[in-house]
Amino acid sequence: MLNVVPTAIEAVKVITPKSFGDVRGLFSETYNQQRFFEHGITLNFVQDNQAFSKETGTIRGLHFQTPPTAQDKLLRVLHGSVVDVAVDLRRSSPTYGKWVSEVLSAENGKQLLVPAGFAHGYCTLEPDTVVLYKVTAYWSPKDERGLAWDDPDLAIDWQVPRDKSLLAEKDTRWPQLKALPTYFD
Ligand SMILES: Cc1cn([C@H]2C[C@H](O)[C@@H](COP(=O)(O)OP(=O)(O)O[C@H]3O[C@@H](C)C(=O)[C@@H](O)[C@H]3O)O2)c(=O)[nH]c1=O
Repeated sequence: MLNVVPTAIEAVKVITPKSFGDVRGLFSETYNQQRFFEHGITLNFVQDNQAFSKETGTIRGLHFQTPPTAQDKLLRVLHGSVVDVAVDLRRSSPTYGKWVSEVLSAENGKQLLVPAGFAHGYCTLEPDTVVLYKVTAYWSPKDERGLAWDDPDLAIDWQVPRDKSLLAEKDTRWPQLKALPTYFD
């Protein structure tokens, strides 16, 4: 009913709920707390966020909230597609500073679980893309931080040409990883 596959960074998981098709179309349980618990994902989601991006190449990120409001995020796409990226910021992790990515689309129904301790961002691969995600802590503007999307030490492949990318002004000013304080042990 629920397919859970770890990425190259174990804590980041690709989750695919079973989809039932019939003459009308499709049905799937996009979140079922009991099934997630059966897979050891015992998170308490408290807020859902939805973001619509008009243009292909819209990059949002890389974002995170610091403790005590650090957020686990469970992302999926309702329309269009994105490349979704998680960067490990856990200092004692063997994969500190490494990133993983996964293409999430309305069609593939994949979800990405990005735990607290990671910076998160995505780039739209189609116009009119809608991303929906659950988070385990409420929005806390004072705890919001970011990491430079174009940090050369990360060299994230956003899958769209750099000159086609569209960012909010605030996302052009985040520090690079080497200048980032330690927020997560
Ligand atoms: C994140 C957030 C924003 N807002 C408001 C603030 C602002 O006026 C408007 C847009 O906010 P932002 O520019 O921060 O939206 P956005 O850049 O899409 O922020 C999101 O990016 C992705 C990559 C994440 O991982 C999320 O955690 C979140 O940081 O929505 C809320 O009301 N609640 C929230 O939880």
